[in-house]
Amino acid sequence: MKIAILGAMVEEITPLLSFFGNHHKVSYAGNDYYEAHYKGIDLVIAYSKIGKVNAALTASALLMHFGCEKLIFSGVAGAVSPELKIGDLVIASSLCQHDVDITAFGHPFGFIPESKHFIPSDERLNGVAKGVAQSKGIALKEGIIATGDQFIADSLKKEWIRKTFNADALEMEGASVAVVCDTLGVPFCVLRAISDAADMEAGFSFDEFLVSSAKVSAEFVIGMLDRL
Ligand SMILES: CCCCCCN(CO)Cc1c[nH]c2c(N)ncnc12
Repeated sequence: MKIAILGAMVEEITPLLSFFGNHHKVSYAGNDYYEAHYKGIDLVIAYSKIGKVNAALTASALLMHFGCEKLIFSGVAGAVSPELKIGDLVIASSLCQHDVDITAFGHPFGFIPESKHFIPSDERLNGVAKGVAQSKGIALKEGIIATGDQFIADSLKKEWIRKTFNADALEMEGASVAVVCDTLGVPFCVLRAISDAADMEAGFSFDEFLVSSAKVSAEFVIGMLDRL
């Protein structure tokens, strides 16, 4: 089994690279891909750089060039649901693009013709995650994650995203990875730990909690590998 673990920022994969100490770096198409092995699983770990375009390129390379058969995204996100606090884990039930707008033609926000409005994650992978959460006694919220090429630091924008997409969390890569994996028929899941509340304090909060929240997500992903 060959599994991809993808982050957007180096901080999101650093905890993984130190856990899987013995890795081999392959540079390809503008990214560095770290190959490792864990309990009979071949792993390819990478970070895409921020945003949907970068994430689409790296996710495509992981599947089409490296032949990964599953993809797990690990990283941090802004909270939209008021239940979610810093460090809380959220796994996507489905993902959408909150910055897609062709409403001029009667389409709903986030909808592109011949595509899915909300892309569903793999139920089996999400089930594995729920099993890990249960056995570790960790709260894991399953909900809609909204993706867009903007760092949201404004309660009004955040509220619009919550109202428009019924989103529980937001970030800048998940839905893009979802489109690539769904299109290529590769099971995926998107796991994020909260780093901020996507409000006017979001920038400061993100800077303060990126490393610790990225570690929460990465450690949880490692726990998932033990149950795959
Ligand atoms: C140089 C700073 C780059 C921030 C990248 C943030 N990531 C994008 O995936 C996750 C994220 C955490 N909080 C967010 C927020 N409030 N809005 C958008 N994205 C996020």
